[in-house]
Amino acid sequence: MAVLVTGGGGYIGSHMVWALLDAGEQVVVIDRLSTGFRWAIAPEARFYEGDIADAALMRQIFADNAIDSIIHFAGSIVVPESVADPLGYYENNTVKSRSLIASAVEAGIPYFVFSSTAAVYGTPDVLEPVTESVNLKPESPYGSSKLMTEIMLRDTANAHAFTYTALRYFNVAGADPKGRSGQSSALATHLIKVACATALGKRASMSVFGTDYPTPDGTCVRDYIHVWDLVQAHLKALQRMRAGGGSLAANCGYGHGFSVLEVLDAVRKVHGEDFAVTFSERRAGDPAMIVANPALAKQELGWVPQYDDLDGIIKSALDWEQHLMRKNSF
Ligand SMILES: NC(=O)c1ccc[n+]([C@@H]2O[C@H](COP(=O)([O-])OP(=O)(O)OC[C@H]3O[C@@H](n4cnc5c(N)ncnc54)[C@H](O)[C@@H]3O)[C@@H](O)[C@H]2O)c1
Ligand SMILES: O=c1ccn([C@@H]2O[C@H](COP(=O)(O)OP(=O)(O)O[C@H]3O[C@H](CO)[C@@H](O)[C@H](O)[C@H]3O)[C@@H](O)[C@H]2O)c(=O)[nH]1
Repeated sequence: MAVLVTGGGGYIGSHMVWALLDAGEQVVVIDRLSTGFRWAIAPEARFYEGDIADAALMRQIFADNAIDSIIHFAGSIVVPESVADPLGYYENNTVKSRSLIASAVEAGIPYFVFSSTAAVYGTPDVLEPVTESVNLKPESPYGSSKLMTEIMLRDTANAHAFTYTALRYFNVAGADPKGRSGQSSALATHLIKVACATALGKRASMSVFGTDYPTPDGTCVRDYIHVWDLVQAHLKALQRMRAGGGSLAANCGYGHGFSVLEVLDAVRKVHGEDFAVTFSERRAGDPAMIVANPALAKQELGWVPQYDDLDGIIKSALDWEQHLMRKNSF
């Protein structure tokens, strides 16, 4: 059977495609290439360029390929952009996910893995790492758009022969340990990507968004997870569902928080040189602090992270950024 990866030309999806191929799976990709790249998709995967909401194209993909699982990465991902354009985010993340889920149900696809996010939690009421059972109260349209998709999946699984795993990713960073992919979008706004680009001189400077948060040093705290550990959790989720495991929502993070200033210090240390940073106002939609409790993913999926090391994550992100510079890309 083949696995359909939506958004397989994007940052995380392109790693997923490599991990699936490494595991001996047949892989089909659909991507409209809005933020992803054709070159980022492993040549062994069968590629369809198009939109996940194109029901006719989805029917064709299911007719052409013996697909038993969908891993759904396609979507819009920038928290402050979602604050400025909420309806665009509800359209691409919620409405189009609904269309994809309907296509999956129509074709009788039994297994579905969904890219959910720590943003479904907002700022938790408790300081300790969040478990999946805490209140879900997203602080951005992005987080709400993803939570609505989780709800659609839950209700669909109650009504149909359909099992899903929603993985709530914390902050994904780093690159494939074999150097085959990495975060490649020039427009990426993620802290580690932006800091590496600044350290390497691709950007003149960068800003720290907000220094007055109720955190130890006043900057936001996040749980940074290596992309390769993350895609391994998806493989485990597929194995579990194929073996009869039920639907699940599980955190994917390591359980340690780092502030923006701590991340920047780590980038300076790993890179070996200082770089210019300015301080500016808070960015819209940012929760102060969010850290995962990953116990459920470890227990239910048998997930064993291998790359839980901030310096190592930054080193792999820097190496990929240098690779892009050598390619004369961004
Ligand atoms: N990067 C993170 O830290 C992070 C954290 C939590 C959750 N996520 C989720 O993981 C998923 C992947 O994120 P990413 O960082 O790889 O983003 P990305 O922008 O690199 O990848 C998204 C891919 O989806 C494609 N796409 C978008 N809308 C589409 C549509 N309607 N039809 C077909 N293709 C479409 C884009 O062209 C791109 O290739 C997203 O759903 C995101 O919300 C990411
Ligand atoms: O140039 C920058 C970029 C980011 N930040 C800060 O760094 C932190 C992390 O920001 P970023 O890397 O943009 O990630 P998040 O906004 O936390 O969101 C990411 O992580 C979420 C899960 O936690 C995902 O759902 C989102 O898709 C993904 O973009 C935030 O406090 C930002 O304000 C800066 O100070 N300067």
